[in-house]
Amino acid sequence: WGGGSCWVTLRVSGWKSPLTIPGGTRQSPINIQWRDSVYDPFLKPLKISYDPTTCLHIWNNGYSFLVEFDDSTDKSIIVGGPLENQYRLKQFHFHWGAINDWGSEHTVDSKFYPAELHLVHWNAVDYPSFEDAVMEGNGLAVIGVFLKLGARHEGLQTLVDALPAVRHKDTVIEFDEFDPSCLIPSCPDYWTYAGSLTTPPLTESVTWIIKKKPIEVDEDQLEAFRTLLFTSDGEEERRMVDNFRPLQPLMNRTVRSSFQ
Ligand SMILES: NS(=O)(=O)c1c(F)c(F)c(-n2cc(CC3CCCCC3)nn2)c(F)c1F
Ligand SMILES: [Zn+2]
Repeated sequence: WGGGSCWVTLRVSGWKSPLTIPGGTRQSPINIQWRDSVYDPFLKPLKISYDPTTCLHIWNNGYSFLVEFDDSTDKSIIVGGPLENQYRLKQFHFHWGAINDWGSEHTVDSKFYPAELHLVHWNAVDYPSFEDAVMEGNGLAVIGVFLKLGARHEGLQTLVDALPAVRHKDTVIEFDEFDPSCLIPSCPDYWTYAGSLTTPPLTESVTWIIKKKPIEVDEDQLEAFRTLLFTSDGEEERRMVDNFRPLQPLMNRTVRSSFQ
């Protein structure tokens, strides 16, 4: 990442060792200061079309739990918004806190939400594989959705019911016919900015699309996330909580909004 002198140190619980990103100029997550975001009238509506039959399995990778999709065709894609072309859905996962006061990765006007959903897509038009796209500036597009405490979310409950089966790191169960668009607010408003993965390899390859409106989930559903473990079966148990990266400097970036 260039010879920049700026070093960004990763200091979070959950990761095994401190990581610094030499020369990082577009790291994620960031605080979104609503009044500093710039309305861009040329931003298009984001078009989301997922095919539930591409859903494969849920697994606990020791950082989060993720639902992975068959990304060998263009069956589940997003297009429009700030994107130059279509991007294929690869997986979605969440970040959450030990308590409801924090847990999201991005903040809005320095406010944390109790959790944040990330739907990870990759640019299969320009790159042959996800692993290649992860290394390219326009390789990934991640939709971020905030979760707030409120009414029970019926679509999320299908996921919550499966969590006991993936309690330990490296456990996986088959999961099919799930359409993650039920987890995305119908309000079209979003912010967008150029950033990075918030987990290793932290590459600066993500066009972030952060939905303005949160979805509501109830306390039992958030508590279900907190029953997961960072640790494998047989190891001393460590609850999977606070699996979010700390805020990174905005540097020379502008956050654009699709709304006034
Ligand atoms: N929080 S985030 O920024 O939305 C986010 C992402 F965008 C990701 F792409 C991943 N990701 C990591 C890998 C391992 C690959 C292993 C082979 C080399 C490329 C990474 N698969 N997906 C991820 F874990 C994550 F948390
Ligand atoms: Zn994430």
